[in-house]
Amino acid sequence: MSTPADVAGRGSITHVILDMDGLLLDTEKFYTEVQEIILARFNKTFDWSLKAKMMGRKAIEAARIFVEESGISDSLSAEDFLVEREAMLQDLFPTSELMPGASRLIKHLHAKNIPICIATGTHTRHYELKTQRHKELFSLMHHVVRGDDPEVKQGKPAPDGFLAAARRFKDGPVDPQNVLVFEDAPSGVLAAKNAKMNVVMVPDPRLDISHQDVADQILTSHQEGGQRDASCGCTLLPSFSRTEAVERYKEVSQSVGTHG
Ligand SMILES: O=P(O)(O)OC[C@H](O)CO
Ligand SMILES: [Mg+2]
Repeated sequence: MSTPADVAGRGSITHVILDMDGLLLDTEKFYTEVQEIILARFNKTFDWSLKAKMMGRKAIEAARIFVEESGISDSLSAEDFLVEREAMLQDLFPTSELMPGASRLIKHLHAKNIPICIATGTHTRHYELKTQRHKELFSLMHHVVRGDDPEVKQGKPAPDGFLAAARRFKDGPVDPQNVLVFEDAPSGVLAAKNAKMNVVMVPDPRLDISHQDVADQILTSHQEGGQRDASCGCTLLPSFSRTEAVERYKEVSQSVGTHG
């Protein structure tokens, strides 16, 4: 079993739940790319304030936000947006690559016998496409809770996915206070807090800093010495940062309670 961190007044972190898109897999860029293309048709631009509202959510929930907030709902329904988006995403998802540090994080947790699982808003058919090149690594998960799971009545920021994930561990249900969640999306961080879990946010640096208020701990490229990737122009976390974060999970948990 795990090597729990003793945390005064909070119990111990014994289990870890990982988000997938934008945390383990570099797939958020696909959604961004496709949504930019669709909005360009309406002479509009897709910005990170809209991205922040959509990411992490179930597809139909994100789609409603997209057409309404961008002011195109009279011309394009949420359902038609999903159909149009799907055709492009189907080609992109099989090329999904791991986020920097994701492999080390997963292997580190597995080697330490810390039970790990995924709670993602992604539906099963997309999950299969995104992970098809990474089956060995993803096989280290104890279980995976996807957005179309019958127990996930509401997507993030509702706690359904994280609570279902905590129930399905071998020794489950695991007390939320003993769970550490890793998330990249504002809605996902809120979902973890709504589930009364501890959460480390690994935000894309293009997200507004106001989204960092809710998490118990932030890992940013600034704090962790991130580097600029010339090929995609985005800031990447160095490979050590997530592993180091897990090794510090006692410290992370101790910060819980200071953030309400
Ligand atoms: O970030 P995830 O893994 O919950 O996935 C959510 C959507 O599929 C993409 O925003
Ligand atoms: Mg995510």
